[in-house]
Amino acid sequence: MATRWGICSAGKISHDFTVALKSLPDSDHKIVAVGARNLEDAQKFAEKHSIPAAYGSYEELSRDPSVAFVYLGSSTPRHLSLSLLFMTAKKNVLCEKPLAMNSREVEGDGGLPRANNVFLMEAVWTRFFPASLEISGCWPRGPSGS
Ligand SMILES: NC(=O)C1=CN([C@@H]2O[C@H](COP(=O)(O)OP(=O)(O)OC[C@H]3O[C@@H](n4cnc5c(N)ncnc54)[C@H](OP(=O)(O)O)[C@@H]3O)[C@@H](O)[C@H]2O)C=CC1
Ligand SMILES: O=C1OC[C@@H](O)[C@H](O)[C@H]1O
Repeated sequence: MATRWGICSAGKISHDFTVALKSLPDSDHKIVAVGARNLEDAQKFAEKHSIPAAYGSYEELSRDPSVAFVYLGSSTPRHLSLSLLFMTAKKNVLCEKPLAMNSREVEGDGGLPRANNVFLMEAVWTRFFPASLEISGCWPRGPSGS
C-alpha cells in the first residue's frame, strides 16, 4: 500500500520535495493533500502538482484522515510547534531542517512520538549518503547519535 503524504506549506522546498516524491512509483508514495496558511496558495499548489485535496490551514490538514505522513516545509520558527500539532493528530512527520530554533526547544518533547506511536524525522538527507554512512562507522557515537 502506498504511503499517503500531506504537504504542509506551499513554498519553495515543499515544491522541490513534491517534485522529488512524485518521481517515485505511485504504488509506493501518494500525495493526498496540501495545507497552507492561505487556501488560494494551497489550491494553486494542488493544481500544479495534481494533489486531490487543498486546505487553507495546517489544522485542517492535521484532521485529514487520509494523511499518514506529513512533510513539513513551513518557515523555521514554526517547525517544532507544527511537528507537535501533526504528531498530536497521530501523523508521522518529516520535518524540514532545522527541527527547532535551538536545542533547548526540543528538550522535553522527546516522549510525544513514542506516546503517540508516530515517526518523527528531521530531514537531514545527507545522513543517508553512502559516504556519510561509511564515515559514521569510523568514530564512537555521541549522545545525539551524531
Ligand atoms: N529552499 C531550500 O533549498 C531549503 C529549505 N529548507 C528549510 O525549509 C523551510 C522552508 O524554506 P523555503 O521553502 O525555502 O521557504 P519559503 O520562503 O518558500 O517559505 C516556506 C513556507 O513558509 C511559510 N511562511 C513564509 N513566510 C512566513 C512568515 N513570515 N510567517 C509564517 N509562515 C511563513 C509559507 O507557508 P504557507 O505556504 O503555508 O503560507 C511558505 O510557503 C525553512 O525552514 C528552510 O530552512 C531546508 C533545506 C533546503
Ligand atoms: O536540504 C536541502 O534541500 C534542497 C537543497 O537545494 C539544499 O542544498 C539542501 O540543503
